[in-house]
Amino acid sequence: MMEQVMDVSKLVFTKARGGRFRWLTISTLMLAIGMLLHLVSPSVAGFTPNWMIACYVVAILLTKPSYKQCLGICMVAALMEVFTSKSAFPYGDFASEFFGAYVAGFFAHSVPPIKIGKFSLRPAIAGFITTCVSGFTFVSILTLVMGIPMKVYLYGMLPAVAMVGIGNGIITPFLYFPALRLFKSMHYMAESDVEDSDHSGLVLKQQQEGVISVEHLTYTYPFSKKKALDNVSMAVSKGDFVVVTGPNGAGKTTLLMSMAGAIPHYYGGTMEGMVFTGGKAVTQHTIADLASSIGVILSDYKAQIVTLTVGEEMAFTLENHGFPPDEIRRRSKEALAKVHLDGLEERKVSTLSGGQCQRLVVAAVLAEEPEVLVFDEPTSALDPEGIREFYEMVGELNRKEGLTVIVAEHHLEAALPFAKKFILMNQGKIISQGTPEEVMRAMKQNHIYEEAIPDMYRAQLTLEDQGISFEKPFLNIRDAEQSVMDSFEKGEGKHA
Ligand SMILES: Nc1ncnc2c1ncn2[C@@H]1O[C@H](COP(=O)(O)OP(=O)(O)OP(=O)(O)O)[C@@H](O)[C@H]1O
Repeated sequence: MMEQVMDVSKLVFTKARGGRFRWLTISTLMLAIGMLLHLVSPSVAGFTPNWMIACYVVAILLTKPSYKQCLGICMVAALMEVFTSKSAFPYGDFASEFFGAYVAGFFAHSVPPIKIGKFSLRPAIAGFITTCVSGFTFVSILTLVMGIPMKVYLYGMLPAVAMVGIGNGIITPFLYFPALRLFKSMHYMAESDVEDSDHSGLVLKQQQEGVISVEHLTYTYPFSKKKALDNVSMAVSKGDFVVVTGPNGAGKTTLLMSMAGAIPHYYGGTMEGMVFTGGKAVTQHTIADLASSIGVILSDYKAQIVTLTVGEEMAFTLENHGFPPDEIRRRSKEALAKVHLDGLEERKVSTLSGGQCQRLVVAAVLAEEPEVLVFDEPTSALDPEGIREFYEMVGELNRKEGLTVIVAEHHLEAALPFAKKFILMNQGKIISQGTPEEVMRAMKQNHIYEEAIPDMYRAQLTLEDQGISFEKPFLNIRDAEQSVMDSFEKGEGKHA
């Protein structure tokens, strides 16, 4: 039965950073260290610790990979052992490390860190037991294959396995704690022993209407003490055109990334509250799942291009989703037409202008048919003409295709004719949200990011300070001209 959670504002989700390939990086490093130690290690009283086992135990305890991944790590360890083994039957390592993988995985997943003060005994115990199980398997197979007498097995080999086990029980913590410190300092590890959260068993109910609903979201990046978002709540309705603005470091990108699930899944960190995208709680879905509802175009959009030609770029993601060729052709054609790049399938990406590259990325995202398009500072690398063209294209997608658009933007003037809603952020908080006019007034009143208010509207606010009011806000040049003309016709403007 699923557990019901009514109040998502109290919900906490923690995740170590960049999770997906951390286990691979750390285990590769640990196995390399294990191999070096194995080659140079002297034996003590005839016994050599098994460095490879100690090192894979450390890697598995540190990264908690799935059991399948544990097996992968241990099979690589076994292969390395086979190449360097002096044993009469080195292939026994594949069998012994098979069991070793599951024992180490069991310690990582199911055995709590048994602590004496701040010191965890788990590495020592895991090192000892994994080595004993692996060693027992190895010598048993060796005995069977080589026909070794039972006496030798019982009184020679098994005690030797126990001795190596004890040795590994001693060396494993000596490898584990420095490795933990090292990988923490490289930001590969979470700061504490806090497990990655799992929300799969919860029923999470969206409290606000909207295709995106951010509910009491507080978020801290890994290894940061400062909240990047602080109790942020907002909702985006279908068909909205929302512009998120605010000074550098206000939290705009962080907010956008939380809508796409990159926070918490890619960045890790600690998240309180919840974000619902297309009705899905982001902590319960992968970034790939959420991509069917939301498409993200990064500020460094060129980094999103992975192929050489326009046609290949369009097909790339669709092929990965397993769409048949006909469907890929249909979606590509439609999406390219929407961004006015139709007929350019054969063009090399390197021959496209900056603006065209951006359109290509938008088309590739559109081909996945999301409901929401998110742009992080899309105009930062464009010239004024490029900025105008960009907003005309996005305005058309919003108006004609009914796409919901969310843009993090510093250039408010260009976005103003299209935006239905503005959101002002500062220091991780939403300071004001509403119509562009309401928000720009709040910017002036609170002296937050005043310099971003378009000159035209700033002129209106200055004139209002002088006691002159206007019928229509100066949101575009035509309205401004009309308002001024009306004021002249009525005298020198309406005095407040
Ligand atoms: N990967 C990260 N790790 C730690 N802190 C981060 C990370 N990315 C951003 N921050 C911090 O989070 C806060 C919000 O940053 P964010 O990039 O969301 O702001 P922004 O409003 O998009 O700024 P800009 O307009 O400069 O892009 C800042 O204090 C920033 O230093």
